[in-house]
Amino acid sequence: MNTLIFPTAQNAVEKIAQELQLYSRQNRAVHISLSGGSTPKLLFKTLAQAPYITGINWANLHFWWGDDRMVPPHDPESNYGEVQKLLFDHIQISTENIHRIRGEDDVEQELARFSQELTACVPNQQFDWIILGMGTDGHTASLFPHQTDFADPNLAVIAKHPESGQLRISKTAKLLEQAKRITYLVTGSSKADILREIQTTSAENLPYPAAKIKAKNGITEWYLDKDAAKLLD
Ligand SMILES: O=C1O[C@H](COP(=O)(O)O)[C@@H](O)[C@H](O)[C@H]1O
Repeated sequence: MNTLIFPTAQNAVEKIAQELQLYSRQNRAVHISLSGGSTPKLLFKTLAQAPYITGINWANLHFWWGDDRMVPPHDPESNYGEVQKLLFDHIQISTENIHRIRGEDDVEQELARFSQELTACVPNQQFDWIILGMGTDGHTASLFPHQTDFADPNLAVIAKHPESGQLRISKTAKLLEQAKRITYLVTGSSKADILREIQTTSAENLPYPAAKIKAKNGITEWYLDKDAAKLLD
């Protein structure tokens, strides 16, 4: 497990923000996939402030999501809606650079539309950088334990939250694993037990998508704060 442990969650997101700034200075379109849930909100707030708000060349960054819930953008459950509120509303960025999952639309139609957009816009369907989170149940994006097809050849899939039944669209494991780089951003002591399990047990003996999904030909790393990492060797 390739971990980088930061004293605080703020330190971890600052590192991601600095790296986004470096990516944005490459003279090309860079495809970035954001995670949802509660953990990355601190990142979005940080990016909307100095020095990143002006230091990042937003025109070069293309933003996508690992998953989103089938709810409209104003719903607090919308992963896109949170980024819009915390970041996009505060920066100058073209709508062409924002590749959201349209949670307000019919799920089957949106799956087809989103898959087409991935094919058309991302060279070789290979993301430059995919930032993922992990739930306490070991899910990542909306790929949940015991219901993920790791061999699904599609780019995106319809998923159902195992408890609430909420419909979502998620990138597939195969698409995630094609990335040049995957960074799991995991913070807080509620994730400490599962991180220990992932560190001490081989991924094939675990049901957790977050343990299994790795960049096949790239870098996979875990950015943790010290609360999340407190049980690691
Ligand atoms: O459901 C989700 O949760 C995971 C982790 O969320 P967190 O609230 O524990 O940070 C996230 O990676 C995923 O994108 C999201 O849909």
